[in-house]
Amino acid sequence: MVTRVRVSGDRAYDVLVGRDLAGELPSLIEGAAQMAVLFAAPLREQAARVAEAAGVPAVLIEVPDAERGKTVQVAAMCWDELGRHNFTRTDVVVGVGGGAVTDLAGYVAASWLRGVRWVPCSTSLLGMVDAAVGGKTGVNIDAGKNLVGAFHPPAGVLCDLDSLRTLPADDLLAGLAEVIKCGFIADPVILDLIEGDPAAAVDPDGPLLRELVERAIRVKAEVVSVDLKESGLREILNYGHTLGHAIEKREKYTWKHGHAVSVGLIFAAALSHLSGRLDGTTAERHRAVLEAMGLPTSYPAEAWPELLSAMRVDKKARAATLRFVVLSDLAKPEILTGPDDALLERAYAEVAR
Ligand SMILES: NC(=O)c1ccc[n+]([C@@H]2O[C@H](COP(=O)([O-])OP(=O)(O)OC[C@H]3O[C@@H](n4cnc5c(N)ncnc54)[C@H](O)[C@@H]3O)[C@@H](O)[C@H]2O)c1
Ligand SMILES: O=C(O)C(=O)C[C@@H](O)[C@H](O)[C@H](O)COP(=O)(O)O
Ligand SMILES: [Zn+2]
Repeated sequence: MVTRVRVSGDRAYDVLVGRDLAGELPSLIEGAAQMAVLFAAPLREQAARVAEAAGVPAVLIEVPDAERGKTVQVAAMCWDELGRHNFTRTDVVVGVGGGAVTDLAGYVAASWLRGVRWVPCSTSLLGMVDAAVGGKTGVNIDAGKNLVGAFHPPAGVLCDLDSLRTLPADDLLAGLAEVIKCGFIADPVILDLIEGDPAAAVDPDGPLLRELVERAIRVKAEVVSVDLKESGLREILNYGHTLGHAIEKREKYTWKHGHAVSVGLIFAAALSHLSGRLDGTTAERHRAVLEAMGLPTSYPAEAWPELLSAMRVDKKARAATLRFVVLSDLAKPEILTGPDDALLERAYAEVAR
């Protein structure tokens, strides 16, 4: 059974969730004379299968794995390959992999000839529920996470649940952090389901993980359908990310994104509570559910000055004013603008303990 979640807007597309989805690719690349398939080593076989299923010649481009591939230098290498093969505006870029590869592939597609079609074939949990949906593409630079990129919606998204069987357990958990984020900002049933059966939530063959994937995709699809370019509502998807991205930068992008977001969620919950918005029980629920799943919830105390300075290049900041997504209740996100440093430090104490 294939589930289709519609992302509407100027350039509408479907997110397909199911098993053995390679056969869906030809209809998404109709009219292309060739396609480029970007992938990292762990997905070499899957990339070859996708290339075979497409029905047009494929240029396979292997990129460094994980965040090491999400750089301007790697994007430039991909542009050179597209140039060498005379890629025109009807040709297509496909990313086979987790969020790092699909963010890169989307950015290569957004920038090549000022924008060609692209299709993420998402193979990680985080990619399926988040990175592949919504058209945010980009790369990291030394100054910060995802600071260079473009909004460039895909032609369609393939989420083949069979991929999750080979995904390392730690990466599955990292993806669950974004699913839990969706539970807090929009769909609390997600939290009830995970708390009710934590083991089933990470079983790639069971029905619960599929339900969680579909629920999280629906949360994201509803948001990006009305606010592709993050001029308002879309900011809620950044819950936990202001500190999370600062941690990733401090760790030189060696931490998994979902792990950094997990710590960031604790900070955002503390900020929500200490600023007088969120009740203590709901704030504590963040720690309980993340710890029950084995996700990280703490970070060294001495890192605070560096993290505070890294947060100043967050995309939600306006001039010198920091802005954070906080909650006033379950599924009630709002923006906290310009909290003073003392409040931020008290919230960080909840992470640093
Ligand atoms: N564009 C967006 O809206 C958006 C949203 C959320 C996250 N992101 C980005 O996504 C990235 C994180 O994505 P991620 O968690 O998928 O990490 P990742 O892409 O680094 O993948 C994690 C690891 O799992 C491997 N892997 C992926 N699928 C596999 C499979 N089926 N079998 C075996 N190994 C597999 C990868 O090769 C990698 O080693 C970050 O760069 C983050 O900033 C983007
Ligand atoms: O899609 C969004 O919008 C999000 O904020 C989802 C996040 O989970 C994701 O990590 C995103 O890449 C962060 O975007 P950024 O603009 O803060 O870099
Ligand atoms: Zn994220």
